Amino acid sequence: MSLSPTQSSSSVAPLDSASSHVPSLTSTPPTAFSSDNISVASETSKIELTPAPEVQASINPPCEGGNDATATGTATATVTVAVAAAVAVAAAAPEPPSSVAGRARRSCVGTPPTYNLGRLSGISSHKKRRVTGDPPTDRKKRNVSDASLLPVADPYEFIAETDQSATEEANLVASSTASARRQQRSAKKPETPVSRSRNSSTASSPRTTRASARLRGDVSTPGIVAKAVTLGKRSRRAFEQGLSSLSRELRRLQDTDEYAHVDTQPVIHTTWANGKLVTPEEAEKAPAKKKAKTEASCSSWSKDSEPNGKDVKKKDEGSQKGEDGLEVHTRKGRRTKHWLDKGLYAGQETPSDPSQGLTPAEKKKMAQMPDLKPSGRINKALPLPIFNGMRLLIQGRDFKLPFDVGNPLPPGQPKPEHWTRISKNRFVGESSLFWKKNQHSWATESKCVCKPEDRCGDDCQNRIMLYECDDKNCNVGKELCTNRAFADLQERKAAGGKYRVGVEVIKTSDRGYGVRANRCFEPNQIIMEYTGEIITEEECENRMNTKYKNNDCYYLMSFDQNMIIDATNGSIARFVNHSCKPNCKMVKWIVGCQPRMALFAGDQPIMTGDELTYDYNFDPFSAKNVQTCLCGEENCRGVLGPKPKEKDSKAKAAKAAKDAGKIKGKATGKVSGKTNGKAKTQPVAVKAVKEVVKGVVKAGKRKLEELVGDRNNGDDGSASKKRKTSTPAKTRKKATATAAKATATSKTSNPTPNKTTGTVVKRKYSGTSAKVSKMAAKGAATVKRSVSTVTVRVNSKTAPIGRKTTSSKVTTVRMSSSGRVLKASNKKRESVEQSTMSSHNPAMTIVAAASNDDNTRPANKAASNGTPQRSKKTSGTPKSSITKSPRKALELPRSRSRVRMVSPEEQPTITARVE
Ligand SMILES: C[S@@+](CC[C@H](N)C(=O)[O-])C[C@H]1O[C@@H](n2cnc3c(N)ncnc32)[C@H](O)[C@@H]1O
Repeated sequence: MSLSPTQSSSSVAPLDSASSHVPSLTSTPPTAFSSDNISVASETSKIELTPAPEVQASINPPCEGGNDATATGTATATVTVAVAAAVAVAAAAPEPPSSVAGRARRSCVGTPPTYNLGRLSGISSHKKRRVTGDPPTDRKKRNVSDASLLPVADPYEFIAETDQSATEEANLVASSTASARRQQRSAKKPETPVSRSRNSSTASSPRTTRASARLRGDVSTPGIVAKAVTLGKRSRRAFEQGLSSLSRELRRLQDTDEYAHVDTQPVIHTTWANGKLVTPEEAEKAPAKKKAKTEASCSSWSKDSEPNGKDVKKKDEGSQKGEDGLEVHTRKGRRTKHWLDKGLYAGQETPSDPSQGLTPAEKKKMAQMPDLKPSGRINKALPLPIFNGMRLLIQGRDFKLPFDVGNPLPPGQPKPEHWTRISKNRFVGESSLFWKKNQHSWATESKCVCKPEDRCGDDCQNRIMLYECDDKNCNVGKELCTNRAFADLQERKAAGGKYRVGVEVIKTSDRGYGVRANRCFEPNQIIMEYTGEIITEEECENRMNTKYKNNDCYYLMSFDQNMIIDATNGSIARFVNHSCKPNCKMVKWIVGCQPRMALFAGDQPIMTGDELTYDYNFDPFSAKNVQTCLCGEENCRGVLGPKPKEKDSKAKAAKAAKDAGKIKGKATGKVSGKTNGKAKTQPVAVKAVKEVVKGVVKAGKRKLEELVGDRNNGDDGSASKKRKTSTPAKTRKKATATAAKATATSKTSNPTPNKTTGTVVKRKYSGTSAKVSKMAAKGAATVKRSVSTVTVRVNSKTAPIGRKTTSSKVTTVRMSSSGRVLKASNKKRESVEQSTMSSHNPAMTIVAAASNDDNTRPANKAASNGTPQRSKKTSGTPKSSITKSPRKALELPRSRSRVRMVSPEEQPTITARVE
């Protein structure tokens, strides 16, 4: 019977599925198999494949079936292995001659031959060798080159093996074969014409018995088996070390030279440069001309890079020390550019003549650039890229450094939740109506009189008044005008790119989110706008009592017209944290007749990576709202609010106020001038609240008198003391001087000229301020505003000393606390510079939190019990204790009072809270 590959694959289909059980040519045949289906299937195949009818003949009774149960255990395994071996050999062997004994299927006649299946599969020898104590390693070796796997000249020779010693074994096999055969019959495999003819030829051909090739030692081997044998010989050691443990890939490599450690080619160590393979021979073959050019350029650079202009061409061979102490490595006349080794610009000196190599036009242009004029200073900063930098500068083009100096945060940063960005102020609710109705002073045009050469610098009228220049109010033009911060910001944002925008939100370790710069900012440069929803005070209170009741952080900032910017959904500026030594400031400007708030760099430049902060000037009206400051600065006040020292003074003030309150009828109680709300931070017994309130009111009245010009602040030591509360020394000094010169009356329409400077700083108060002033003047403690903050700021910029004055139109508006215009007047004044300190002054209030402190607010009790919240309030006089957790502090219930973070501006801030 011949076995073509087709036939093999079809008839041995089940065997294929059990390929893992089929020993490979190089692996050890299994010694034990369970009689699972796969094995049974293997038997079935074997029956088909086995061309010896004698096998079946020996089965007793072969056709009628026998005891199926006998086809188990070792016998089954033996059959399986034998079949596998037969398949392997058959597959590798050439077509057998037609004379090979074969017979038709189901033919059960004839003398049963005996097969030493154990031998055929190599198992019998295992058994024997094991018995004799052969080491297992030998077994592996034998198995690889086992004769049972060796191809034979006639693959069917082995079936004629008549080894009597295997008779019993064969009988067992036969019984199992019978069982398998029955299975095969049930499978009813259709007989192909080829197999039919083979079967018939087999049946008719005489049976031959030939000695096994294994026994004969005939190993003349073609085909795959020969290859395997060759491999085995060559890599015997590897096989012995454990072939089965090798990965398939390694096994595939076994016939390669590399695997066998056979070097057929010399190994050449290669060098790659600029993406090309460089061999030593090629390097030597470099054209002489190019070499000379390279050397020339090197030497010219060497000359440039030598501070004294020394030519380092002489230092050509060997390793020498440069003047900077750096090792200068030389190789065959080449000077290694050691800045390549030591960093991008290491070793590079500023060229002695920067214009060298420039075209005449470029030189001319360069001469016009003041920044490029030789300063004589040694540039120790990072120089521009070699060659290119100068040209790019002249062309006015940006250049890109080859590395990322911006150092933006890597992706995957924690993102703030519950925040929608709003890049433009949005009116919500009634705020829009109020806004339109209550046109304030900023609606009045301001006009600067700068000349182009002034470029709207520090003396620009608009700048001083915190009005942004535009085409309507400035003649200088946008090319030269430097007072167009918001327009610049707009352009920057429109151009896009995170480096232009320059800020990114970070997660701080202890203060929630924050903002850091990912670019540098010049001093006073605009950074970003503070935008959000503009809401009325009523809406704000409503939100705080409902939506934001359980919030840890508030993003509410007093804006204008007694309105509030709620940046809960707003710009990134809402994430900027407080610092007692801030690098930024929040300033309100009038842009196109509308107030807008923005974060500006402070007086120092801001570097990439710096966290942006401004001074909240947080003024907690209740101890429960006092938050511990974690800014970590040396001068940290410890709380987001006034310094504890100041609080002490406030305590004194409160005490004095108390005393003053006790002395009835005495209007000049010894109340410190620092009445800007700090008295409220002192604990006051409930019983004494009334007196304290009176004292505070009187103090407030006194303060207001000072402010409106009834007293000369400049002469009064207490005035500067007041400003000390929130103003750095430098600004304070200026402001004090300015304030001394600035005399205003409660009716701000009557500015008093200052003889020293010829300038009157005109202060206007917001509606609340005006009302407070009025009330306080009456000595009333019945101001209906729940919280009234009188904020008067004197900006050094707004009141420059000795500055030339121009005629200007002054609009004075007095407004009620609800925003109604009480009185408005327009006056033109000559030779008096007016600085409007009304609603568009940079003062601001961030409504940060609120709490209901019944102890300190007896008047609020009714309100907390459900009465309207715009009822009277006593001044908050909270406990001086500091709540340890700022966030917990904010979690406390609140209803009436508010914590206000007052303007971060470094300007005198006087905040009085009047009931
Ligand atoms: C306007 S938010 C600033 C952004 C806030 N960090 C966040 O995560 O959204 C103000 C709140 O930030 C926290 N905060 C800001 N600066 C702080 C500081 N220096 N120390 C402690 N907490 C600070 C306080 O909880 C404050 O109420």
